[in-house]
Amino acid sequence: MRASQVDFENAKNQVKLLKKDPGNEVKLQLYALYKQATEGPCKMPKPGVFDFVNKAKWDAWTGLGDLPQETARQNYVDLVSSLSSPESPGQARPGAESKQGAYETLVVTSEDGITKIMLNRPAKKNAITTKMYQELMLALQAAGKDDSALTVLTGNGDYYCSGNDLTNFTDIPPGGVEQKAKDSAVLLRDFVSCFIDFPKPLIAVVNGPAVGISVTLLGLFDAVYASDRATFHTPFSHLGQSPEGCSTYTFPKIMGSAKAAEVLIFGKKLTAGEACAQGLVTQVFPDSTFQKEVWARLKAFAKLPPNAMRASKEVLRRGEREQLHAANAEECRVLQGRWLSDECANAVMAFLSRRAKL
Ligand SMILES: CCCC/C=C\CC(=O)SCCNC(=O)CCNC(=O)[C@H](O)C(C)(C)COP(=O)(O)OP(=O)(O)OC[C@H]1O[C@@H](n2cnc3c(N)ncnc32)[C@H](O)[C@@H]1OP(=O)(O)O
Repeated sequence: MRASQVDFENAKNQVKLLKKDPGNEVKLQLYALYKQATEGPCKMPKPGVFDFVNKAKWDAWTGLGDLPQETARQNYVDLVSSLSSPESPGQARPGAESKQGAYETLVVTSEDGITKIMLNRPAKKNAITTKMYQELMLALQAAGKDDSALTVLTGNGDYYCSGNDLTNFTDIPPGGVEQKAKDSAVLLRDFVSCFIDFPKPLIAVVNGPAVGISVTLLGLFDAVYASDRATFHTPFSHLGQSPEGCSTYTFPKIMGSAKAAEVLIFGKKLTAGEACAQGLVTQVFPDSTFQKEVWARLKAFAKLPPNAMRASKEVLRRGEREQLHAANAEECRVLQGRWLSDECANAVMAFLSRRAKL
């Protein structure tokens, strides 16, 4: 899954041939990835606040941070490939099959026996909106049934994922905040269930920092490969919230209860090396060779007999599935109450009014 210069040039030409306007958000991502791939990180001065177009372009480009040029090139090729519709097969990169067209927040591609689901809101550090939760559930359901041997989750840009999008809390339905908390608990429970029940090997390619739910879910993956730039942070208490993603079950099992408490109650941020030493991460790679080394390994895994891998996963996970669903239900019940607390409301308001960051 490494794009050559020729793939990149082809993708550049395919963009000009797209039959359907992909919309402004996607065009900004294409612009940002192209600039990052060809010039590296953005060094341009920030445009004035009323220079809307150039400010939007600058935001998209700087949102990619220090993303390596090679990764930007790959992501550009993947994004163009994902925009190809079945009616215009000539637009697709040879060998890379787009699984979507319909996703707004993800890029999903299949190649070499691997379905790659990439979170695609780099300017927002891949924070998970309600739409993205829904699209991830659809993408996982499809990947569980497709003919690929492995499924990979990764992020576009300099972050793997910054967790739940905190603006989700501002969209209050007519039923008020109680209804919002109830709906969110149902959504979260369904979302986490998709990971508990995922039938084939699921691998996280953690390309940069991970926050909140994107960290807790890692306990449900079969392998976690991380760049040495990645960090792992679950600031639930800081946010007036409590753990989810089955981490109350998986983290004590993985790292022991004392280490799990430091991470889940006190919000200790782990480096990639620490997360690996504690068993949350399978292996850490230098950022400069991360993509190359990880994808070479995944391609080799994908050649193993797929039914044997599914059967091995099933037998490994079967014994704990019931406990995982119970932990998920209990975590969602507790969180529903937390979301209605003043502690949570104050923390979210502080972030939204730009008074607080992690
Ligand atoms: C169904 C509900 C389930 C609930 C389950 C999950 C719980 C969790 O996941 S808790 C974790 C929630 N996440 C956070 O608290 C992270 C908040 N973000 C930050 O602290 C910082 O943005 C971060 C440290 C991640 C990055 O800092 P910087 O490198 O300085 O970048 P910026 O802050 O300038 O971010 C760029 C851009 O992205 C927006 N952003 C980043 N993260 C989030 C987020 N989680 N929610 C919403 N928006 C986010 C940030 O606001 C910036 O936007 P603009 O200002 O418009 O450029």
